[in-house]
Amino acid sequence: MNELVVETDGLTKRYGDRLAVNRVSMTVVRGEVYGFLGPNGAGKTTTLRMMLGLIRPTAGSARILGLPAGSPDVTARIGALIEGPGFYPYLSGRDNLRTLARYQSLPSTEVDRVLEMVDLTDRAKDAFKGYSLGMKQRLGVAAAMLGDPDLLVLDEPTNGLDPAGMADMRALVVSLAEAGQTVILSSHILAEVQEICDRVGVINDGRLLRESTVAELRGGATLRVRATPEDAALAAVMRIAGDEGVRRVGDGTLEVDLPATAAPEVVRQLVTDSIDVHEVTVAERSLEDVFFEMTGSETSRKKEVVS
Ligand SMILES: Nc1ncnc2c1ncn2[C@@H]1O[C@H](COP(=O)(O)OP(=O)(O)OP(=O)(O)O)[C@@H](O)[C@H]1O
Repeated sequence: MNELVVETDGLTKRYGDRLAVNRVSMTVVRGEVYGFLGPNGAGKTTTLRMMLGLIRPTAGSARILGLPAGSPDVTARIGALIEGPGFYPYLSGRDNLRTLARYQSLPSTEVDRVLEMVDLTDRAKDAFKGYSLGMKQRLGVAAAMLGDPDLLVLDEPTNGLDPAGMADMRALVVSLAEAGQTVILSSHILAEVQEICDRVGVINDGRLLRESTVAELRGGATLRVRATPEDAALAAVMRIAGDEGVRRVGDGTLEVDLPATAAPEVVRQLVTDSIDVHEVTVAERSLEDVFFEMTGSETSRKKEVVS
């Protein structure tokens, strides 16, 4: 059975006359990596802060593990990296974690476990201030993983990292997911979400526009057919895909709303009609295309949705 780790119902946060989060109802299932995707200012951090019980909703509710967000039993079962980790600069990575572990009455073996998990064991004796940004973020994830939480919340964990640091962070999230960890990861980077998330919630202007698997969001692939004469090819393909299912996209190519599995049938029809087939390819829509369609491309592009 799919156990709901997070369930929000009409979650809303108003700051003055600004609706930062507007009736967001979302679910996160145990064991999945949930991508919370949206441009800057969309309402991601505000939603996550309400889930963590750090701020109160204006309306609606969030339940974590079946309990109201913010209740002490729940807080202890969530690990979060939100708006950058705070550590003592002169203490080593290990001593920083030991301090946190002591607060939570956890044994030092737990510190070793999480250091190993984020691949920082070799550098654990070094002072935090000497760490690269990527290492600092990984230590933040290690801190969040102390006590083996049911839910790990990562708010823009790759923000500000160089490409190598980003790749390390993605690999870390994938390895945690493989170990069964439930993760919510917010991001404005589409490629990142596409690469590592099972399901995605798309948020813009405080509203959740869609919640679905990455595959569903991208929709079916389309076929691109280049055949001559084009008019005859258009008529032939329309007999399979319907009048609305075929478009001319210029340079003699037709775009057809059919999945890759329909390619042989399309080719057969064209050949039967004595049409010359030059090329049939499968074009998948990227998550990026879908996102721009949903959020209104130009305003989103200006907000630098894509990195
Ligand atoms: N404490 C606050 N007081 C007033 N307005 C706020 C506050 N926190 C957030 N907002 C506003 O609410 C909206 C959503 O902000 P939020 O930080 O949740 O977005 P975000 O999707 O996390 O963006 P980013 O990727 O930039 O962090 C923004 O318009 C922001 O200016």
